Amino acid sequence: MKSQDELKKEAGYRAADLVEDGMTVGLGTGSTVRYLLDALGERIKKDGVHFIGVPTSKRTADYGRELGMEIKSLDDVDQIDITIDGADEVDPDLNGIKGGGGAQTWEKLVATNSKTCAWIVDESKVVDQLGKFPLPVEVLAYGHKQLVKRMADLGYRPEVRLVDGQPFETDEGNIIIDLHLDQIDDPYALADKLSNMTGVVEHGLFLDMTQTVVIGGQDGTKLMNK
Ligand SMILES: O=C(CO)[C@H](O)[C@H](O)COP(=O)(O)O
Repeated sequence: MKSQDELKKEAGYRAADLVEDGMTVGLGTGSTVRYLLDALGERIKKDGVHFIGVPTSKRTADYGRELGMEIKSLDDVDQIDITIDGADEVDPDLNGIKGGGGAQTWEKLVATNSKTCAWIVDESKVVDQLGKFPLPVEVLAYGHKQLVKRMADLGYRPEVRLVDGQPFETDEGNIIIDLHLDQIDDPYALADKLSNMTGVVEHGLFLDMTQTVVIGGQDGTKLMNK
């Protein structure tokens, strides 16, 4: 039986084939994406493939540069051909939860400016209904305690994400509130509600944003297409 990490690696390496010479590529964030970056780094060295990488976090930018990639900010490119990113949960409609690594704001910005998107996941992330994975919401630090109270009143079971006892800080200097919802019956209604809450920067519901999911599984790597 392969480990979750091996399945992530297989998905990441398979998705590297989606990148063609000359493309501008949105580069996601997380442990699965790290394997994608490794695979792309190998293609750069072995085949001389050249592409422009648009990172969704400082971590990805740093690692991409280390591997010899040309890295540009979203503001310095005209368009992105494909974005490849990880996900925390994916449902049968290819809607998903992202932000386990706290990078969902840049991830959504890069994704919405891409011609096409692909997610790379191991099979444990494929679910019938979204919501078991706590939904990450990036919020401004100022006033976040009031926001936590409002979210609690709405029954969202919010929890400020901590690292070593201190609030986790995003690349934009914001805070993440994880919502322990267990199940999300209407992701579109919830997305609207969260987007309209003052203080919310971006939530981790990614709806109608990806066309392909590359799934690393025990029986091999499979593709789900919209
Ligand atoms: O959304 C993300 C980061 O904000 C990641 O893509 C998501 O959390 C999956 O991460 P991993 O590949 O490490 O399981």
